[in-house]
Amino acid sequence: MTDPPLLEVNNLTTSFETDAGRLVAVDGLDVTVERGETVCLVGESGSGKTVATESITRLIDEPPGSIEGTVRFRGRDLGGLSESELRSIRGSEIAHVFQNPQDAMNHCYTVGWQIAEAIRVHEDVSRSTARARAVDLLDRVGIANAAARIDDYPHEFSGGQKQRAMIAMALAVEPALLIADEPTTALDVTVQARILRLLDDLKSEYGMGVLFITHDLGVVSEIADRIVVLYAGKAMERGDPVDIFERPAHPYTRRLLGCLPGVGSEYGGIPGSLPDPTDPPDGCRFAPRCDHAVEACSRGEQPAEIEVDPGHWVSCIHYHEGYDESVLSDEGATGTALGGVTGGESERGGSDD
Ligand SMILES: Nc1ncnc2c1ncn2[C@@H]1O[C@H](COP(=O)(O)OP(=O)(O)OP(=O)(O)O)[C@@H](O)[C@H]1O
Ligand code: NI
Repeated sequence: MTDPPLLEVNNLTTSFETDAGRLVAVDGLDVTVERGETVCLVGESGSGKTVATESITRLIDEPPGSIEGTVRFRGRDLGGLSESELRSIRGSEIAHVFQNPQDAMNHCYTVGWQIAEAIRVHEDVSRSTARARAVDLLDRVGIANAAARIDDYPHEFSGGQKQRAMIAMALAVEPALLIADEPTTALDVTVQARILRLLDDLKSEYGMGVLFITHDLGVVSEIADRIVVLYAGKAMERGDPVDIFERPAHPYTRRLLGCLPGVGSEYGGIPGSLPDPTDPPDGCRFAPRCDHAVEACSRGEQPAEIEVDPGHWVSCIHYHEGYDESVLSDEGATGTALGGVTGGESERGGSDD
């Protein structure tokens, strides 16, 4: 019998009761993460990435939030677990690096004590073993002179060092799944590269799975085994990096990539803004901002996802029967450094008139 996926999220829908009405932050999301796999969630600010990841281990307060759909971890339905069962999974089997990690450390205890405690809560090891592992981890996330820094308090760490200490703490328990929400934002590129390498090592060392959120598409192209493109709470496209960067199918993905002067940049700058999440448009969520929208795009539900290549899925009406995907195919990914599927005749240089 094959093992169930590490993480299997089906039809995840998370909403909030707000003064302006029901706000649907994540709407029918499917995501799977296998052992040893990195899945990246990308999408503009407000598209629901943080809410989606915080819904997985039910970190959203209910009420005002409400989480529907199923989340299976190693085949086990997390929705059916009590708060104490969830708490024992969080921070041991599933570790979470939060988008705003500054607040997540307790300033009354030393950094080393907190990391060692995280280890000892989940594993029966001696104080000295836990401490040695904490030193080793701080070293691996690039804290210089880790053996001495371990007895510092969080306020003695810079913002970037705290961020790295949080990553060390998350990894200390050797989680089967790491959920990392913008974990390397604000770190300098060398430090970031070191952490990405560490995550990669842990994937191969013991098969850690990673669900990773970042605005940096350069990072995505480096670390992702698979990518899910979110827009206004809906998955617009999913595939591997070649699918997404070299033959992006959804107009939204193309816009996201086309905004890039080159890989390594952040996306942003698509004209218009996300729809009001308390009153989303009919049809495709992206239709109001889409250059290719036809009247049918603004009717009914978000188009069903269609598999355009094996494992490459897109939610766009133009790929459905009766519509014309050729309106999309002439664009390619010409705006990106990873592009190169334009396939047209190249112009010969040195033309002289
Ligand atoms: N507790 C909450 N109550 C009401 N609305 C919320 C709550 N948390 C998030 N939202 C709304 O849900 C939507 C998705 O937010 P989310 O933080 O998941 O976006 P994101 O993709 O992580 O953005 P960013 O890239 O800026 O981190 C937004 O419209 C946000 O305002
Ligand atoms: Ni976020």
